[in-house]
Amino acid sequence: MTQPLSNQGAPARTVVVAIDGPAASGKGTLSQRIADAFGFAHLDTGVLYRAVGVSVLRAGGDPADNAAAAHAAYDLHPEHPILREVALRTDEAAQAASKVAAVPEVRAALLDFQRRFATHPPGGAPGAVLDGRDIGTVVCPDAQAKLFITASVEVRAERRLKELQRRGIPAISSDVLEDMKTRDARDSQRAVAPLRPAADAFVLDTSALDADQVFSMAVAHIGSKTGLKPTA
Ligand SMILES: Nc1ncnc2c1ncn2[C@@H]1O[C@H](COP(=O)(O)OP(=O)(O)O)[C@@H](O)[C@H]1O
Ligand SMILES: Nc1ccn([C@@H]2O[C@H](COP(=O)(O)OP(=O)(O)O)[C@@H](O)[C@H]2O)c(=O)n1
Repeated sequence: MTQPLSNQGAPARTVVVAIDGPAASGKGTLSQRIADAFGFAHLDTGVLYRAVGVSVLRAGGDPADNAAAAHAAYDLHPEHPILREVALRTDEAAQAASKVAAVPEVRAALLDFQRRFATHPPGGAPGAVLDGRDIGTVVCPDAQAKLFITASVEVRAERRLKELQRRGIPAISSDVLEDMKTRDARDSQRAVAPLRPAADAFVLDTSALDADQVFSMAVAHIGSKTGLKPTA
């Protein structure tokens, strides 16, 4: 992935919040709220892997093919229109993402952009929130605050089903549950940057918590690690 020029000149030391967890655990929802509350920039790193997966499919390739996946990852850049497509939200895109994400060259190609976003957040923001699978363990191991957001697979599948229905994307409940289980297994068992909490992460099971409760607990944790309070 080529580098953007737009976020150069930001302060050398920014606050980084790493939010990891399995599919549909609520990472994105929480990350955006944290970013808004603290005035930080937010990067949903899953979108990068989804874009690579969909690019390979559109080129008629197999997302598990290392060469095809690596080629698509090197071609991706931050202004690429595919990053804003609703097609990235489908189960097909999620499965393709999880396959390309197991290819070491793909992870390497996307690493510099993610790290640069953390150290030089766009718009000169004083901090960055990155969400994904390996932010606290690989991308930003020095992040000041790390959260690992999880929930039972049934709760997560139900949340994702409702989300897809809201977006007008056709989905079948049993397929969504199967997708979660397959991706959980693939993401946790891959050799490179597997899904797991960092040793110093705050692990939060949100199965019985609503988004407001999760947000409050996350704000308290970030405050305890950084001394910061929400500004909005
Ligand atoms: N604590 C929560 N309780 C209920 N629904 C939630 C909660 N957090 C997020 N959601 C909903 O679940 C769905 C998946 O959340 P999202 O933030 O996209 O997860 P992720 O980024 O981990 O895939 C969204 O529709 C979101 O509104
Ligand atoms: N930092 C990241 C982010 C996503 N991914 C991969 O990309 C896929 C899609 O990620 P996502 O965050 O968009 O998925 P959801 O949690 O939204 O379902 C995951 O299943 C992972 O295989 C990754 O390997 N590392």
